[in-house]
Amino acid sequence: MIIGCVKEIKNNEFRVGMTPDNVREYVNAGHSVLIETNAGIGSGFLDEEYVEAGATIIDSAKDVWDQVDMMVKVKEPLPEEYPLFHEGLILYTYLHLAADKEQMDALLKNKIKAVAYETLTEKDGSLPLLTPMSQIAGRLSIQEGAKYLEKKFGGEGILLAGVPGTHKANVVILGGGTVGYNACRIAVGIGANVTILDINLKRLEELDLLFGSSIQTLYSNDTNIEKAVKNADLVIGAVLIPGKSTPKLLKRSYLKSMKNGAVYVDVAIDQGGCAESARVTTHDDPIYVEEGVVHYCVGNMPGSVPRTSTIALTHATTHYGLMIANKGLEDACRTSDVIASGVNTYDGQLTCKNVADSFEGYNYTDIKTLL
Ligand SMILES: NC(=O)C1=CN([C@@H]2O[C@H](COP(=O)(O)OP(=O)(O)OC[C@H]3O[C@@H](n4cnc5c(N)ncnc54)[C@H](O)[C@@H]3O)[C@@H](O)[C@H]2O)C=CC1
Ligand SMILES: CC(=O)C(=O)O
Repeated sequence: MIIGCVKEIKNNEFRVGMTPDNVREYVNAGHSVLIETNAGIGSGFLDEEYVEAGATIIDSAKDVWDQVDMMVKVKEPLPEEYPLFHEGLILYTYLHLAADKEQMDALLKNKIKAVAYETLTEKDGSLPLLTPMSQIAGRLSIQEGAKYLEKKFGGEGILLAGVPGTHKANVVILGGGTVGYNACRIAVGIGANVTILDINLKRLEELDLLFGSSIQTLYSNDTNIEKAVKNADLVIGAVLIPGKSTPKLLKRSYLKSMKNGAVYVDVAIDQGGCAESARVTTHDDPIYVEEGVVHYCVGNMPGSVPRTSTIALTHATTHYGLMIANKGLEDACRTSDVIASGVNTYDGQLTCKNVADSFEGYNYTDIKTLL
């Protein structure tokens, strides 16, 4: 198979879909790899390293898109990339279609075989291609939250840890999965008061065992959320229903009762966000203020620490990417439900149920019936 990787074009996105080490693995398995010149530079990988690993460097992104059977990326293709699609292309990347109808329509129209990192599900229910970036975004969420609590950004002007004789900050985390757990670790480590809410009682039990009396766990319902955010200095949105639009747990009316200068970091913005007031922001212009609450809603948070992120992401993606490349997508889906769970669009059909359920007028087709 001819496999390609282009430079990411999203705002401040410095990750890259393949490292030179990954190239070596694909080449050793008998594949050809084309890399757009300087694709890896933002993550500290030079063209010469890719060549040494066996890749061919190509000057223009268009030439890579035109020639490859499978494109390995990080972020979803942007509208300026849609004209570069060709029928039957395997696109292996984050897609987050429930929050991006325009992209979904482009993938369907161009009959792209789109495999979404965020829905590929292992037998135990884990999301191996989302987990590494959720670990990073969870940890970053506290770092970013701490920064925007500073007065000059419109924040309350408080330090998360406090100092002797002052109050520690109250951090409230909606969703106790990978993002929530990692945010919790950093917030507890800093010394903040942490409350974490989830609907999964088993998960709350695990968090209770892990963190003991240093956190408060709460069942996630409207009453508990409204009460918890009222006293919060920093709220983290970390809820996910895989493939679906995020439920809007933080109602606009709750903002009015929150502290002036509290910060809300909506990590789940890539699936639409957990607040009624959330709208996508960029690393260039990351915050806005509504009802006195500073909102940070960047959809590609790990892009700000690209070296760590690229290495962590591609450790996971290369394993499944090789399964697709070695067998072909069709055979890989026939023999692995894990690969099949990642396919969101195939031959003009929507093959992820939760994505189809997020839109009116779109039908779900089981990928297995199309192979
Ligand atoms: N903005 C960014 O740069 C990044 C965003 N993300 C996003 O962060 C979100 C969370 O990802 P993960 O933590 O990996 O997901 P996860 O599946 O590990 O955790 C989600 C948690 O939400 C809980 N949940 C579901 N409904 C809930 C409700 N009504 N109330 C409270 N909790 C509820 C689930 O029980 C689960 O524990 C996803 O949308 C993911 O795509 C991840 C990485 C980077
Ligand atoms: C998960 C995701 O969307 C990201 O890492 O950018």
